[in-house]
Amino acid sequence: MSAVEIDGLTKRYGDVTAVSELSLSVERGEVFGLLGPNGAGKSTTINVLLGFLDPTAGSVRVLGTDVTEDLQRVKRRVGLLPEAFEPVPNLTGREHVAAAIETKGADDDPDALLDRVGLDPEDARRPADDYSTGMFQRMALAVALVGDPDLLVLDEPSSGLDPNGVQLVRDIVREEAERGATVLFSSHILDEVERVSDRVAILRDGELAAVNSVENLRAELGMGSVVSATVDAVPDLEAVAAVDGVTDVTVDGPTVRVGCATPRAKMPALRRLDDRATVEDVTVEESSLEDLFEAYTTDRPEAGGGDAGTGAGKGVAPGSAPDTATAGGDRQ
Ligand SMILES: Nc1ncnc2c1ncn2[C@@H]1O[C@H](COP(=O)(O)OP(=O)(O)OP(=O)(O)O)[C@@H](O)[C@H]1O
Repeated sequence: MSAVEIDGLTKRYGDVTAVSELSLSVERGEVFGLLGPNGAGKSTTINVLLGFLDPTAGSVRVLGTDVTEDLQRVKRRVGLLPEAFEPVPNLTGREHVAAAIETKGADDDPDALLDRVGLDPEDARRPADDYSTGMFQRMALAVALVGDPDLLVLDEPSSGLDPNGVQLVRDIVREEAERGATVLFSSHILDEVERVSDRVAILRDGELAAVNSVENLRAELGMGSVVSATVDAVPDLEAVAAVDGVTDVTVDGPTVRVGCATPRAKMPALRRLDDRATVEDVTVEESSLEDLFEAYTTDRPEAGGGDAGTGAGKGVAPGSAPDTATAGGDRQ
């Protein structure tokens, strides 16, 4: 059984269609990233999942339960870090966490939870309405962790956090997944998503643009990697360019850059180069998730990909290989 099953979900606010015919499932134990630019529909999707909004059409099941049928059952088993957490006036951080423990009927130690999210004990005893954004976010994360939820839903968990806080979120996501929880989170911090997610869904204008592992999405777009090799003398490069999966070969001084659409192309290309010249140094640059994200969320002729190495997006990572020469070894 999936942890989250979204089937044909549409959500409209008056004339605005925030989510359109979205179908998606998140497996149990998965760390799943919901990605998309502002207004793509991430928060709306999360809010429908947790029963804060009714779907206009379609259905949503969370941990096997239809949220429109038994919301309380869902809420008991889900931990949520919402996009906007409203503090209760004058309540301290510790009291917020204690209240969540009581509401859920859990037996957590509030101080242990606050310690886990790195909220200073003195701050925990101050009213939460005086907190900085980062302190507040840590407290909200502690609230989400109450009761060891089966599903942890984190809406932009790193917003307002300093680099230590971002690392903390990453560690907590990993720890929760190791405990067996499913983690669904939305983020703009693409690097964060890439490091912790098993799979990601990319939303664009309320529609699902892609869902896959980051690695497979890269392969789908032909946004593989660039192997840069420094050689003693640049040879004829036609044989390197002919390797299956090599998208282009460029030369910059003593450096030969080979764009590879698939991981499997890297070694054969390098071997062919090494057969023809002495390779003195090698680096490999993977295309960043930024490139990937941009490819799926801005207009391009064939959004959605296709076979590796075909269609729009074919080529090496933007900006990583200057177009100084083409296969054949011409120097400029
Ligand atoms: N209460 C509302 N009333 C009307 N339109 C809304 C409402 N909430 C969201 N929208 C619209 O629905 C669309 C999706 O918004 P949503 O907040 O779900 O996107 P998001 O991907 O979470 O964006 P962000 O990253 O900026 O939080 C946007 O066009 C937004 O303006």
